[in-house]
Amino acid sequence: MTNERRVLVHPDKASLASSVSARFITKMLDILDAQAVAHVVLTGGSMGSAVLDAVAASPARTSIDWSRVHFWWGDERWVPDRHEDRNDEQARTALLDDLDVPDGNVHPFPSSESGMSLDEAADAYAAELSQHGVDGLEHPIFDITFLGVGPDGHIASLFPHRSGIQVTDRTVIPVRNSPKPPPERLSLTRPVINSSQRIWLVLAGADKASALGLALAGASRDEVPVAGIKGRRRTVFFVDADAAAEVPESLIARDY
Ligand SMILES: O=C1O[C@H](COP(=O)(O)O)[C@@H](O)[C@H](O)[C@H]1O
Repeated sequence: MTNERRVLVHPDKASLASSVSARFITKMLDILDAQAVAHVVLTGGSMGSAVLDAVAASPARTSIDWSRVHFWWGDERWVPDRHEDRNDEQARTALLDDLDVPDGNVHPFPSSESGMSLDEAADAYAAELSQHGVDGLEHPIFDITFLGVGPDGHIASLFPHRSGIQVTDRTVIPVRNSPKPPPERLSLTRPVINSSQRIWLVLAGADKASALGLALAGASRDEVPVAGIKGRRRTVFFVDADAAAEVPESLIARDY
């Protein structure tokens, strides 16, 4: 199989979430058969949470030794700890609170209550990534990175026509004046995301169709940031039929 981007279409949001959840559990079993520890990047947003809800609902989740899994986030909103808008809070509520994961394996971004400035918080997360760096990299090699995609084509907190998507000399950036609230955020940068073994983008709804169509038609990453995303081994867009409306038929594989 090549490392070309693939689009896997599901009929609706519910089947999309349960299919991605089943694939995630199966892939984690394979990964943990082959290596001692796995690193996974989680995302916030509607489908990110829906997938984690589906993992939590699956009896098969108990077959995974979660103590060997590290969880990171692709971005975070600069709001207080446990705020419902925090991506880590959404993941804890949906899944992590139910799993036997050591606290040291969960790597949330600092919050606005951390006592740090936004810049200091970006540096602190970069330092935490660096502690788990391998192969001379300042960060782990992520085994699976989940990303949502905004209607404007943003991924993590890398937005269209903003400098963040072009940053290559840092692993983490502070984001100010985000076009989507809240205005202050923290984000992994594109090279860190693209160093992931597998990038799984999960998106649903007609409001995502244009961004997905443009990204696959060769739009620039400045215009549509998701266009600049490609993992080392696999890049899969898991989508529902509505989000796939503008994807060329030749690129589509249907999961039904
Ligand atoms: O703000 C964000 O939005 C995106 C997508 O959210 P969605 O609700 O439109 O699916 C998300 O992937 C990102 O992590 C988040 O911070």
